[in-house]
Amino acid sequence: MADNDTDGRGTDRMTDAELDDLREEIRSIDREIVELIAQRTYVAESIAAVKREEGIPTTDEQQEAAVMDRAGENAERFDVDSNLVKAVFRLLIELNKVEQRESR
Ligand SMILES: C=C(O[C@@H]1C=C(C(=O)O)C=C[C@H]1O)C(=O)O
Repeated sequence: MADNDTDGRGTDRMTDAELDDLREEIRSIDREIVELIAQRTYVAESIAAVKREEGIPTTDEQQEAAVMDRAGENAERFDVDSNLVKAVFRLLIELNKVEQRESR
């Protein structure tokens, strides 16, 4: 990083340490996100197993709509862009459907 410590009070080093801490926080959150995605996938696999036993189709559009509605509501609750959060959930649903189809 460029040395922009012009006031001589060690601001640059302090900023580096703060960035390191914040990036460590992001690293930990990223790991938790992937762990939660894996957990979601495992639960969906259990749902897929029940569907297989019962001869129910993989895709449940009503359930998907409920998941998307909840994603939008939760995004608003936490003040993040609801369209972008919904796009993430669309991908999570697709991930499960691909896995469910593969295990048939
Ligand atoms: C997990 C399910 O199967 C599919 C995947 C869904 C999801 O990932 O949220 C939702 C509906 C289904 O199309 C389910 O029926 O709940």
